[in-house]
Amino acid sequence: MEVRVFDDAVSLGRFAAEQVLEAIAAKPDAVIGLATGSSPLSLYAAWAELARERGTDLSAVRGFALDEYAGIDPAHPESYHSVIAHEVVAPVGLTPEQVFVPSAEATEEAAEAYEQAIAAAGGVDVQILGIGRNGHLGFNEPGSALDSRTRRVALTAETIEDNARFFDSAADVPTEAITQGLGTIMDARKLVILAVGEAKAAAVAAAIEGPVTEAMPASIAQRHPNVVYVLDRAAASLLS
Ligand SMILES: O=P(O)(O)OC[C@H]1O[C@](O)(CO)[C@@H](O)[C@@H]1O
Repeated sequence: MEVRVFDDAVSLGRFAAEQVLEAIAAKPDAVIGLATGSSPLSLYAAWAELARERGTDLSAVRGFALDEYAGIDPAHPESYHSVIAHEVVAPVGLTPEQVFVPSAEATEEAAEAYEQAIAAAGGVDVQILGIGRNGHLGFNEPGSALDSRTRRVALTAETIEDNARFFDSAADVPTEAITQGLGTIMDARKLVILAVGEAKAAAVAAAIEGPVTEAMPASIAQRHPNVVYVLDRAAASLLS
């Protein structure tokens, strides 16, 4: 496992974006796993800028989002369908057809179809991940099976509270989601895990230095052969 610590969001984002661009340079039809939330925003900004500067051809790239709220209208501005469209597809310069997001219907059939779509694309080459304050990856909350696959899940009170900032109130945050499982995430060839800010420091330290346990979902990444943590100083502050 590699752990890189940066002083500012711009250098952090550029380093993380280079992981994605390297994969695309090696394989123009690379499959990139896309996370939502605040953590990867500097990566997406740098990806857009560097690809433009270098004239990188992104036309064959495919993207798969990690998760979506269950029951949300995909047209809702805070659905991950909308967030991926506004924060990734448009700025990076992909087309909507290149990017897949799990169905908000969150049925067993939708979950199975999503697993099949990832497999049919050849699997994920680089999976971008944020980490929740409680150590979640995607919406795999503490207690998720370490070999779980794409499925419908309940969100914890902590995650609902954290994501309330995107909605009018905590009561408006959907209480369930569909998420790639930890097993699905672990199938990616490379994991790039971003964390920014002091609020993530405890989860980062436990995930990197603690035991591999369902109580800390991100700890499963210790078993991945190709993982890089991309942190700012605050998120890295509790690492020994
Ligand atoms: O980056 P944030 O906004 O702190 O969120 C952490 C993680 O939680 C999620 O929002 C839940 O899916 C992820 O998308 C994100 O990577």
